[in-house]
Amino acid sequence: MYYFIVNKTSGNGRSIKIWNEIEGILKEKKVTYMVLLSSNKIEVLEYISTIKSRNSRVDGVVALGGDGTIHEIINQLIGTVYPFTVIPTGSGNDFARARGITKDYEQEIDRILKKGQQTIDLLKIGDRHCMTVVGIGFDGKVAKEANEMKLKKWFGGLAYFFIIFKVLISYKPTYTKLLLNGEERIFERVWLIAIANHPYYGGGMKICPDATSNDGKLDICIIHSLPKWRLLFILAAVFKGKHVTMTGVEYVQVESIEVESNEPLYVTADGEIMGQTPTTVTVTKDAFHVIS
Ligand SMILES: Nc1ncnc2c1ncn2[C@@H]1O[C@H](COP(=O)(O)OP(=O)(O)OP(=O)(O)O)[C@@H](O)[C@H]1O
Repeated sequence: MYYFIVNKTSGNGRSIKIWNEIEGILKEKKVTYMVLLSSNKIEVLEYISTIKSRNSRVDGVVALGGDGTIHEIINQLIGTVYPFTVIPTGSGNDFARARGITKDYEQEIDRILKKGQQTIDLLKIGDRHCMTVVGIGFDGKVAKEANEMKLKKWFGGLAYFFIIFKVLISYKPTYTKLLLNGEERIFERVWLIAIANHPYYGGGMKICPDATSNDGKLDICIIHSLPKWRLLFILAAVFKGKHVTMTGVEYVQVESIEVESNEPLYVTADGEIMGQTPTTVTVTKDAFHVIS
C-alpha cells in the first residue's frame, strides 16, 4: 500500500491539481493507495498514527508539497522503516532539487513503483529532525520573513531574492561562539551559519555544495567578518556554490555544533522557524528510509 500526503496549501494550491493527475495514473496502473488531502499539520500527525496502527505493509509514504511539508512528515515518520519520498509541488523544493527528483510526475511515479530504497542521515535540532538545512542568523531572518509574507507562494524561489535585499538593509552581524565537535571558535561578526544535510536552501541556493546525507557529517558554512557590500557578492556566488573559497567564508565538516550569540538569532530548519539561539545541531546517521 502507498500512502500519499497532499499539502493543499503548498505551492499556491498547485498540489491538488497535480494530485488529480497522479490519481489518474495510479488508477490506470492499478496501484493500491490511500490519500490525505491536508490543510494543517494535525491532520498529518493523525494520518501517520493511523498508518502505524494498521500494522500492514507500507510500500511508500509520498508527500506532495515543499520542504515544509517534508519537515512535518519526517518528524512523524522517524523511527519507522517506511520509505519516504516527495513529488515536489512547493515553491522552494530544495530536498527534491538535491536528490534529482523532478516535476515530471509520470517519471517520478515510475521511480516510486520500482521500490528502490536507501537510508539517509538527518540533522537533529532539539527534539526535531531536519532533512535539508538549518539556517541561523541572516538566513534564519530571511526564512522567517518569507514565511510571514507568503510572498514565495506567488514568486517561488524569486521571492527569496527580494526578501534577501529587504533583510539586508537593517541586518547587523553578531558576535558568536561556536563549539565544533566540542572545540571552541569565536567569530566576531557573523552574518549566517548554515548547517546542511543536503546542499540547497532558499529555493536553489547551494550553500553547502559538498553536503551529502550519507557521510554522518554536518556540512557547515559560516559567513563572517565582511562588510555588507561584500556579503552581496558572496550571496550571488552561493547560487552556483562558488562562495566556499572566498574570503570571509569558513566551510567545515563536523558531527556536532553548538551556537551561542550575544543576541538571539533566528533558527530555521527546512525553512520552518525552530526558535532562536542558543542551539545545538547534531547528525543522526542512517536515521531515515527514502525511496531512491
Ligand atoms: N501536510 C501538511 N498539510 C498542510 N500544511 C502543512 C503540511 N505540512 C506542512 N504544512 C505547513 O504548510 C506550510 C507550507 O508548506 P511547504 O513549505 O511544503 O510549501 P511551500 O511553502 O509552497 O514550499 P517550500 O517550503 O518548498 O518553499 C509549511 O510551512 C507548514 O507549516
